Amino acid sequence: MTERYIGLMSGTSLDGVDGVLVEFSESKPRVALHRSAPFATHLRAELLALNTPGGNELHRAALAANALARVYAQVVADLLAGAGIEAADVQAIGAHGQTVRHRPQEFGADAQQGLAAAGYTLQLNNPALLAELTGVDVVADFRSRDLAAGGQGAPLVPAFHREVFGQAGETVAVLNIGGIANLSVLGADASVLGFDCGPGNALMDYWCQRHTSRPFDAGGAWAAGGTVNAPLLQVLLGEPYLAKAPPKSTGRDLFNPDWLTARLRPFNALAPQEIQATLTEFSASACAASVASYAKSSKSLIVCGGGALNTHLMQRLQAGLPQVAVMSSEARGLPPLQVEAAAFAWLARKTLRREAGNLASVTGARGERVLGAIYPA
Ligand SMILES: Nc1ncnc2c1ncn2[C@@H]1O[C@H](COP(=O)(O)OP(=O)(O)OP(=O)(O)O)[C@@H](O)[C@H]1O
Ligand SMILES: CC(=O)N[C@H]1[C@@H]2OC[C@@H](O2)[C@@H](O)[C@@H]1O[C@H](C)C(=O)O
Repeated sequence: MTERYIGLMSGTSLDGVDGVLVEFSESKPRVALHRSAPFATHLRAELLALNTPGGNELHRAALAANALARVYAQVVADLLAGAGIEAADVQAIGAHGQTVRHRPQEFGADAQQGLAAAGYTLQLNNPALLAELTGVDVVADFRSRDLAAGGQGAPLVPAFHREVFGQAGETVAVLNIGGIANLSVLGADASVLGFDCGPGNALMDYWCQRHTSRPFDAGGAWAAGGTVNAPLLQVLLGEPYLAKAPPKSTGRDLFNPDWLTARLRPFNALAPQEIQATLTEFSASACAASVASYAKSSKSLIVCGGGALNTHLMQRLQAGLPQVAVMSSEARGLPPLQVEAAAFAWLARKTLRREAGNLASVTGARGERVLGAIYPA
């Protein structure tokens, strides 16, 4: 029997929601339909603002979560209508929520020292409202259990990458370039390594919006017309996070406008376009360095996330990895903007089946755990 799940992902780029309807039968999961919805300008601005401490946060976060659940419900309605099916035809929705804080690093040995030392990860969401609006069971809060077991709570997609992109007897590297970039190394022996490499599009998007009023640099065309500034690139690549050994994960908590502004201070004579070129090179170099260090025997690099649509970024990645065939996940049957959403459909199914969703080898958790919380319709 074919089972259907819906996966909803709104990631650190804060561009909106990607939703997919995924069919599970005997073979690999198959995406039957993809729908997306951008965030209204005020919701995007509020979600972005909630990434940094500010006034009346609890109230604002609750309202933003309600608004987010309504966008999620609209995407679910679009998927059901597009597929010509009913809520009852879908087993569950996996709704990631919107990460507004990710601070796993204080967790662990220091946790005994008091509240301030305990790590956490926070995804805004209102799964109860989503269940109410859609009439479908919702699985949410995927990351907390891994964190509770001593893990980073991220990245979670490497297990799904193994399911859809893994090749017996061959090492395969998969790179997601969203707001933040994360790498999965799928070993020839089915072992999996994975971690966040550093910034993906987040800094590039910020700079592009600020100087061109466009939310992202389409195709990387603006960056491609600029010159990379080598001294600034060195400063950016000097960020200690990049040299840390996995398990590791990061977010806008580190790679944000304040981080960039502090590093740009000595470079105020540079033209905005040179800085965009350098930020693009920074993302490409940080990702290429991760592949070179941790996926040495991989002959191919499958790229997903919106960054795969940035032609210039893809060319710079390829230039940094001459021995590796860099390709979009589209070439392996799954378009780049569908991969993460499909992963959360897959993870929701794991939860309903009481199967572990995390990989301790990736997150550093004490063991594999059933992730998420179920909100029955
Ligand atoms: N045509 C394009 N050219 C260049 N960049 C693009 C294009 N389309 C999308 N992007 C980039 O991809 C981003 C969206 O990517 P995606 O949806 O994978 O991120 P996300 O899921 O929000 O992030 P994360 O994976 O960190 O959670 C946009 O913000 C933009 O930077
Ligand atoms: C805390 C959080 O939301 N992390 C995201 C973010 O976006 C990319 C990278 O940082 C990755 O670690 C993760 O997302 C994907 C879906 C993951 O968990 O694998």
